[in-house]
Amino acid sequence: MEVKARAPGKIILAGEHAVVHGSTAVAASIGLYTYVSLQVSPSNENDDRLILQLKDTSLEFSWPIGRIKDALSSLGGPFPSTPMSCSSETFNLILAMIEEQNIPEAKTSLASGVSAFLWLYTSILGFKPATVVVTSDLPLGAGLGSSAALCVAFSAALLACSDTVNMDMKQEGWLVFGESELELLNKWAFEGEKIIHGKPSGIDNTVSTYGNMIKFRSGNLTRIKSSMPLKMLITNTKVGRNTKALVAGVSERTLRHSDAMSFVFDAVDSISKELANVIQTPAPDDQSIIAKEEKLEELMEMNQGLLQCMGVSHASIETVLRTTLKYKLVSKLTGAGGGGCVLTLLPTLLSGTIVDKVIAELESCGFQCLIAGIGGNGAEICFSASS
Ligand SMILES: Nc1ncnc2c1ncn2[C@@H]1O[C@H](COP(=O)(O)OP(=O)(O)O)[C@@H](O)[C@H]1O
Ligand SMILES: C[C@@](O)(CCOP(=O)(O)O)CC(=O)O
Ligand SMILES: [Mg+2]
Repeated sequence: MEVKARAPGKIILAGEHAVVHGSTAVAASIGLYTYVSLQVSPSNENDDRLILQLKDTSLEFSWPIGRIKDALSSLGGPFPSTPMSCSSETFNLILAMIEEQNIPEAKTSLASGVSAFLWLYTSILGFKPATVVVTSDLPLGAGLGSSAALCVAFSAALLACSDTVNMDMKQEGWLVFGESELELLNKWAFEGEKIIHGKPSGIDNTVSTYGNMIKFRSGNLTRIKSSMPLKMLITNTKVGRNTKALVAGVSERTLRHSDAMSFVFDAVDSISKELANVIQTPAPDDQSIIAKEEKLEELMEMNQGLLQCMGVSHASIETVLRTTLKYKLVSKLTGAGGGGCVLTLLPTLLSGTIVDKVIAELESCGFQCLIAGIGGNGAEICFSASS
């Protein structure tokens, strides 16, 4: 039996970074997914292995189950129904198992995702031999939440195979978990994100788990229903960056200028709340949609200014802002910044010709543009007889 899981990426419409410090943020899932396929192997005592294939980066890891047991069996896993944090001692044991696999120098940033995998796997499924394959539609490390989608998809596939979650394996097509299972899955995914991000707010794994659009503050989500069509152009500057380092940078700035930064975070909190209200307020006619779009643009512009204040913008992001402004379009970075992706609001009445022109100009700078559906499904799983 093979179980497949998929989990979407996300955009943050307002509030990234500040949300780590307790402010409100607003995020939506996008129609780009990370897929995990998990096939538990029949036991063959001499050669039981856990194999992880990361297709997007052409990497394969293979550990003898005995090696993993030597390192981690004293923790007493599996404990699928009690999400736990990976201690620093355990993290070091996991890192040693990854280092033995000789990741090429250029791909060492992937070690954090592999660590999250080993922690989630052994905690949820224990020491069963299996093959796990990962593929993704998402660019990695670009602000669209690939780390969270990965952790959510891992947790969904693992929980579906564990004894804790009862799913009807005969049902066909993509299946959604029940509310209590979603909560458990989200908690496990958060533990994985902690390994990758250091200090995540939890917004990325939460929106990837539940899908649609959410308002998020201090671990609590409120589901939001948009009353207007929302179309965003996503521009990937292709400048690589690392969320963990950017989040740590904002925390250091906060230590140096705690009073000033607390005003910045308060301002972001107000912007996110107002943005959520604007999105939800009914818009009975075209005029009111236009008025709402103008408010969203102003709020995005203000949020971008505050992200600059936090030190997470980048020359490539500023180029996108300047380029889109030539067409009277407003943009802000999304995710951790420092490069990565930028959102541009595409008003409903904007002509297709202008969209084509702005995309052509952005792509001539070496950026990559995409328009993804906003607010689709969250985590889903699918069972199939293995070939
Ligand atoms: N499909 C994938 N295959 C391998 N690793 C992945 C994948 N998706 C995410 N990762 C892990 O997540 C990291 C990127 O996370 P992060 O810096 O938070 O950026 P973002 O979440 O915005 O994409 C990668 O370096 C890698 O460790
Ligand atoms: C910067 C932050 O707000 C979002 C990070 O998103 P991403 O990993 O860049 O997709 C961090 C967080 O909320 O955990
Ligand atoms: Mg991330």
